[in-house]
Amino acid sequence: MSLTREDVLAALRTISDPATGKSIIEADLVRALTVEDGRVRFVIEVAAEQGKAMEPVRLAAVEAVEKLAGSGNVSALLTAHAAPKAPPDLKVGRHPTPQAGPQKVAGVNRIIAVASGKGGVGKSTVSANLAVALAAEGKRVGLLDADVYGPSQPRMLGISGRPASPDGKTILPLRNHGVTLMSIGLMVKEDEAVVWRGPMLMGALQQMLGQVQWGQLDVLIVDLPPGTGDVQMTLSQKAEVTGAIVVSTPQDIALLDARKALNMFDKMNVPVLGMIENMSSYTCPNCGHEAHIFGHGGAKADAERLDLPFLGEIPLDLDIRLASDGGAPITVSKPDGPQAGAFRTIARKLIDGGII
Ligand SMILES: Nc1ncnc2c1ncn2[C@@H]1O[C@H](COP(=O)(O)OP(=O)(O)OP(=O)(O)O)[C@@H](O)[C@H]1O
Repeated sequence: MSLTREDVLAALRTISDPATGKSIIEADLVRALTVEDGRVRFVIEVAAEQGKAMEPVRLAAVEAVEKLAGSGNVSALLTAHAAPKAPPDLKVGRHPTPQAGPQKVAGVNRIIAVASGKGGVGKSTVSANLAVALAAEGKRVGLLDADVYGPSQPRMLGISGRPASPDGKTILPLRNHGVTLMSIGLMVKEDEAVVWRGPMLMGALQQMLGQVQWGQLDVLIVDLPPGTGDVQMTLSQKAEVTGAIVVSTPQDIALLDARKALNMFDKMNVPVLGMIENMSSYTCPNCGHEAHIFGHGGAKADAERLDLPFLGEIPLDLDIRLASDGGAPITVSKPDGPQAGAFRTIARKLIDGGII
């Protein structure tokens, strides 16, 4: 069984922070945890005045994780921040504030929304891998996880911990694998956003667009919740969206819902940049036979019929799922493999087509 992020977190929960008596996970000291090909890396962030005194904690953390990962497979750095961090006192999920029409997000050249008509078709997997693939092509990429009902990007990109807000107004995003990330999942407890109603969701999205210090970005990819709801509407009302990419699996039912998403963007005057077919084919790892478990080619046929670009196909592949679960998308963990190649081809298509 390969080592998972959860295994590592469980091991780190056994190590306590002397300052608070809590585990170093609960005390929110562990940053940038990645689990990649059995190797584990993370950072322990401590206040400057603790400095060297935390070295025994670092050693204990390495030792605990090495019991799972093996000796020499764990690297942990101690970083000290200069001043004690002001706790972010942002109230995420407030009601939206009035705003005159869609606005540009400071420093962000383009916003591309990744959407799906139906849940579970791999929209978040595609967003994460596309973000990494574009970063590998030299683009400055941000990823906004607006999937308020099931924010999964922190897990997929191997990012944990709460973003800082030194002034209580702006939010500093986190970064891993060359991608700058902000997610509602980093700001609220896991089950909290799920019970929010429309206006609070809209307020949270507005805050993530307006208060996050994205820096200079060539593109901000927005991972939308599935379906055609409030968040999609809010995004197009609050921000100038360059266009949308619709992800679908090849089943008829998923394609039917994908068409609803296409209609929604049409109504909102957001151009659809293209469609991606995920879980398109399955190649048996034993005999190499290619099967089409959910059918094949439906998204391409739909795109042709609707005169939309077809951006590419992603295979159904266990490694793609395992990589995302481990916090290092396949484009990071196996960048030269055929699965990553499928994402890279789409990234290049977007760049060559002048979209990004
Ligand atoms: N091409 C693929 N091959 C194998 N597994 C995949 C693939 N794409 C996605 N998955 C897996 O399918 C599950 C759902 O994917 P993901 O969370 O990306 O979907 P989603 O459309 O964003 O779902 P949600 O409804 O939560 O928004 C995840 O476990 C993911 O790892």
